[in-house]
Amino acid sequence: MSTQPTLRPAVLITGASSGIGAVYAERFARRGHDLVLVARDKSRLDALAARLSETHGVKIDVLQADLTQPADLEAVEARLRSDARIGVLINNAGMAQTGAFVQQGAQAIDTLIDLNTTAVTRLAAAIAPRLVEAGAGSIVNIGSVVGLAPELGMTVYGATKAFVLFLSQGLQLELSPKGIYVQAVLPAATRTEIWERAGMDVNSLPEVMDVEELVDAALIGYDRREPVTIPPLHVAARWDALDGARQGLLSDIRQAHAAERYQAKA
Ligand SMILES: NC(=O)C1=CN([C@@H]2O[C@H](COP(=O)(O)OP(=O)(O)OC[C@H]3O[C@@H](n4cnc5c(N)ncnc54)[C@H](OP(=O)(O)O)[C@@H]3O)[C@@H](O)[C@H]2O)C=CC1
Ligand SMILES: CC(=O)[C@H](N)C(=O)O
Repeated sequence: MSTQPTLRPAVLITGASSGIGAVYAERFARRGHDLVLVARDKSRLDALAARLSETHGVKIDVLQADLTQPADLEAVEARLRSDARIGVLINNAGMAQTGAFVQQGAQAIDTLIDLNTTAVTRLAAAIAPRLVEAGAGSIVNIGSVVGLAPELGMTVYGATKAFVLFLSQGLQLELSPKGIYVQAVLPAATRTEIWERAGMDVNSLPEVMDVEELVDAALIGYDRREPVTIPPLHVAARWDALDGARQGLLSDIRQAHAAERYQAKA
């Protein structure tokens, strides 16, 4: 790829070989953006790249990477730092978990956290300084409604997605004054391979969104420059109330003395 900036920035999408990432790839290609597609399965990425470049006439590079492997993660970071054409990062690659907390082994926990939080943070950190210097660009992080709801019973997965929301909100506060748009997208159950990969039957779920509908809704939020987009949430005021309550805490949580209920009785 050349290093000349273009009107339509190139888009780097992680987890582009299937599901939500593959639909993002198709939608951005349709909008005329060149792409860099990242995932482990090179043959699927190559096939998608060939189809999209043929259909939409855009230039597509494939970067095979296992984002839980340090050398591969560093290669994607290097690309984000050096390729001035990339102005949009879709931080989408992720995996789910099965089983109760007490059944999860150390390796499974490490892999989940490495992919769902460390890679997301490292890739955002790799591109952000260049975007800040350019005064433009976007970072989209795919979270989950599970990150709002420990009741949904996926404790470590949900914790990684709560991290993604917090990271996105923090980046939005830090980077939006410098011209960078940061979006957190929180899907609920969406029909993709993630369920089968995690050993779960998607057909056993009561409400499942179609993946095209999910991405198209997320892109409406993107075009509106929403900081948080929750496609399955019909009553938008519920999110406003939750976030408003959180902001209401801000004036109260920084105090020099413990609250009266924690003062030792004389
Ligand atoms: N589907 C759903 O119900 C929901 C999904 N999400 C989130 O959406 C995102 C996308 O998931 P979805 O499309 O559903 O699932 P898919 O399983 O279809 O896609 C996951 C993508 O991530 C890639 N990936 C997985 N592991 C790695 C790895 N170690 N290194 C690099 N790439 C990897 C996969 O490609 P490859 O195997 O080729 O590496 C694939 O392209 C995830 O972050 C997920 O948590 C959030 C809420 C609900
Ligand atoms: C993909 C999942 O496993 C999860 N339930 C989610 O909705 O994020």
